[in-house]
Amino acid sequence: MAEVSPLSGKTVQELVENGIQFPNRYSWDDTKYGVTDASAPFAEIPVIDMSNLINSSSSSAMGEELDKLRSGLSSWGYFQAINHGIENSFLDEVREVAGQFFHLPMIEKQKYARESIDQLDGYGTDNIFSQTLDWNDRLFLSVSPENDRRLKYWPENPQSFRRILFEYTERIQQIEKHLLKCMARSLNLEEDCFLKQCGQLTQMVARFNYYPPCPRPDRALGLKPHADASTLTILLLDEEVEGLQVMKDDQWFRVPILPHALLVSVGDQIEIMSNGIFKSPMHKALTNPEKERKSLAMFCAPERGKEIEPVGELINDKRPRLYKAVRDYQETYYYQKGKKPIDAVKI
Ligand SMILES: O=C(O)CCC(=O)C(=O)O
Ligand SMILES: [Fe+2]
Repeated sequence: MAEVSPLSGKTVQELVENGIQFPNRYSWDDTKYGVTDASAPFAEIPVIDMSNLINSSSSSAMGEELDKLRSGLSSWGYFQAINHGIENSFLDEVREVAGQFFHLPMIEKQKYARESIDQLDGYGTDNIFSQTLDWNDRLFLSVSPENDRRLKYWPENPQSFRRILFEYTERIQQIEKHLLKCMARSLNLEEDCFLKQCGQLTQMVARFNYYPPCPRPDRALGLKPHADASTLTILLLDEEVEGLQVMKDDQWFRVPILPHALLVSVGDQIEIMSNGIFKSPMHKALTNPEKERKSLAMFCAPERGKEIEPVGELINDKRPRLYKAVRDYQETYYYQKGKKPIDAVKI
């Protein structure tokens, strides 16, 4: 039998627009992923005022904020950043162009379609060979380093899309650098220790997620449970529609919406560098029966080829070294047979 191109499946949006009956390949038949728990309790994720981390006008305010940061990242693996320096109006513009892109006619969006399974960039959906599919379409764009940008996948419609993504990338990179320093300081480490491991030409990928309304939110997941392979992920959530859930102590919690906050999460590579003190959380996205939902994840990663490993000062008799040294983690390690990628680098 001729092989079907893995990229030829319909997007979720097309299924919805064509009124197709809910396909089985999106259905989780068991409840192991807790598909139906839209009423899970709220996660008490700390809210960090980044202005207290920038101006050292009051060192006690800074100390308190760093304590909150450390405790948030070592328990939930998440925090909400407010006063992060990006204007609300600019965040609204980012959300606006993302929404405009996903609302273009399919033929227009297909101009930016992902072309091969070997590369991530472009507009697309889950391929038809994976087991149960995610109720999600996305636009993946490598944004950094500049040489990695494949502009042919960057929408020119809406017209301001590229300009806004260039600027958003720069702003997020500044926040990333600053946060990596603060995270090191919160552990009483030299502030550049994570940054040095990440190198100069750090990588960043933007993933615009679009979750159309779903007729079976009790059966489908927008994104199946996973931990991010990044160093940090900086998320701009939908300002109205909830859906993200995070796992803590084997229980799922809903992530509340703070409209102009950035949700920052630990990825596997910071878990490795912090020798397991900061936790890369399992998370998943639910679907909604009536409303579409959008989010934008900016995944940060070290320079290509750069080796990372647990920081020496965080290894001692009480806390032995937990992870091997790795390079290009996000390209090398995948979920395999239900095993988390980070398990493959545990000692
Ligand atoms: O849509 C969300 O809230 C989560 C997105 C996410 O986890 C991802 O893109 O890896
Ligand atoms: Fe994620």
